[in-house]
Amino acid sequence: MIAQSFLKVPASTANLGPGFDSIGLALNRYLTLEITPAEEWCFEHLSPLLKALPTDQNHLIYQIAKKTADQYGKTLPELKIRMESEIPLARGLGSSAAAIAAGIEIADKYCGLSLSNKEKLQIGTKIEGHPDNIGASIYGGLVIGVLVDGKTEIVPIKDVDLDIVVLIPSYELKTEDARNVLPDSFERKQAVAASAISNTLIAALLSKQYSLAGTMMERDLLHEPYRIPLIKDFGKIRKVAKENGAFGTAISGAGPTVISFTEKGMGQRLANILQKSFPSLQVEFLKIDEQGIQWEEASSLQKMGLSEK
Ligand SMILES: Nc1ncnc2c1ncn2[C@@H]1O[C@H](COP(=O)(O)OP(=O)(O)OP(=O)(O)O)[C@@H](O)[C@H]1O
Ligand SMILES: N[C@@H](CCO)C(=O)O
Repeated sequence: MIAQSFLKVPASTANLGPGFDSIGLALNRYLTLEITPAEEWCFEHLSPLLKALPTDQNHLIYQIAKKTADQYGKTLPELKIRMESEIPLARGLGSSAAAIAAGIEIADKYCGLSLSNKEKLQIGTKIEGHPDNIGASIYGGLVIGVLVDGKTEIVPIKDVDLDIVVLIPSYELKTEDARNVLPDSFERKQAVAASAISNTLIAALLSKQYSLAGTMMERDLLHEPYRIPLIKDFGKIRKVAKENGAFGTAISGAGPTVISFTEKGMGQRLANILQKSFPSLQVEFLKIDEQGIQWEEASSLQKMGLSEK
């Protein structure tokens, strides 16, 4: 039996505007877990933002770990999980995908499954319904992917040179609620334009034409037009960000967090300006996480915010 272990999972932002359900980017805010063999499954939440979560087998992480173990005909051992998180729940920063990635990873390690990243992604994408957040949490960096005919494909990209600023409101917006406002179908003209905009966004990101990428980021036709009314001050934030050097601003995932991309080295400046302009929002300067989900050494416990008991 594996003794104690430590797991660190990055947050993520999805869509980047027009890459609906397809593009994800890992961010340097983390869910961290201390996992110890125990008499029975239980969870201890160290961060106030996790306090409302269940502490027993109703916990999402247990359910995903169990489902993954069952899928491979293995018995999941009893574990105690102490957890801390910098990823606010239901804000569009991939908290559920990080938890799902953690559940799959725990089953992989403690049931000796030896799954590849592609296999973990396939399991996670089937649960999430799209590979954007889960792909970013597993691989790190930028990911572009698709779930089609039950199969997930993903392309991880590592060299995106951008600073990121997020504006996090105090209210939650459940992904399910933000998906319920979307239309069931689109006219051909709109679908063709949306696809062209998304293709151009990707080409611009890959060729480091960040100004063009920012312009495309603000032209989504698939979800933002329907979700913007759910997000207070979205138009004002986009305008102030643009006036102060942002390449582009979009809804992060399903919202309500708003995300701006700016030139490397300019993130803190933009964050300071946006914080002054929107004092009711929590404005943070973030960077891209390039590692994805990682098992950590015990010596990094303090760094992870977990301390031994
Ligand atoms: N660390 C966690 N442990 C257990 N459950 C979690 C954890 N993080 C999130 N969840 C569950 O996921 C829910 C939030 O999922 P939801 O998809 O609505 O938002 P999100 O993943 O934060 O946002 P988005 O998918 O737009 O990035 C929480 O209300 C909670 O039930
Ligand atoms: N692509 C997803 C991300 C949130 O899970 C959405 O926008 O609904």
